[in-house]
Amino acid sequence: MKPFALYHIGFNRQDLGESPPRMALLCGDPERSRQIAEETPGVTLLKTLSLQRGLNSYLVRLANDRPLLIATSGMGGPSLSIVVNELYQVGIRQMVRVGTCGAIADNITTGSVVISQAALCRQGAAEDIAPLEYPAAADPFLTVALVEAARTLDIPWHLGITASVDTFYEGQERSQSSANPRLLRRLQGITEEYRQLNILNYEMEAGTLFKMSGVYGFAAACICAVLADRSRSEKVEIEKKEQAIQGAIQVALHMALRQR
Ligand SMILES: O=P(O)(O)O[C@H]1O[C@H](CO)[C@@H](O)[C@H]1O
Ligand SMILES: O=c1cc[nH]c(=O)[nH]1
Repeated sequence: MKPFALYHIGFNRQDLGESPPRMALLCGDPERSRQIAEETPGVTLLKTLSLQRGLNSYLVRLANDRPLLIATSGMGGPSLSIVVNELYQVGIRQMVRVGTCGAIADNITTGSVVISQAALCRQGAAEDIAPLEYPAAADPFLTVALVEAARTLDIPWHLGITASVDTFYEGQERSQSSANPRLLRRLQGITEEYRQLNILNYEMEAGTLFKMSGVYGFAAACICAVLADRSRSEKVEIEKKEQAIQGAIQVALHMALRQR
């Protein structure tokens, strides 16, 4: 490991150069981070910063010559909280999650994107950061910028409240596709309850990210590609994955290009 690198992310402020980025795109999946950095037209890879622990991070340049950090949060609030803490320490002040999700609202189909204005935060890690009742809200400016980018690119989008939970199976009321078909009573029917509360989608990081942004004082936003349609099935539609993720990536990059 390089000297003085932040322990988990594996790089430090100096590694970001003389004109360091203020914004990071944050993916749960390291392969998505690599794909953005190495295979996306308009993105020039300047440096692979670290591949430590699968928390792949890359310094890139956009077509307007602005630097951007592409980083990996890992899955769930605990991993994300470590990465976000260390990204803040190296000077990142805008963090945009580019993730995947399952649709709860019955008008949302796979292949579209959901932009989160806030999160219902049912996440244990977030309780170490702020009280339960602390708001998990996205930055309004970045959020509107994501919506404008989706509109411009004509990618089907939805804006609303996201449910951020700690587990993919039990917490998202999966029983048929889970090793454990017996759900706790409090989780039986939770998806329909959320639907009635006008919650759009399930994912596993935004709530913790948003609470951290409020407490630390940085701007956060979240866009997720919809891979599962929970009104119809528990399954992730693998055949839609690439196209849906490409949509979310393109929207996030379009937004990043237009930041002042
Ligand atoms: O695709 P990513 O960004 O990892 O996001 C979603 O996918 C994972 C579960 O499959 C969780 O991390 C969830 O939030
Ligand atoms: O259904 C899904 C799909 C992706 N990510 C989630 O957390 N849930």
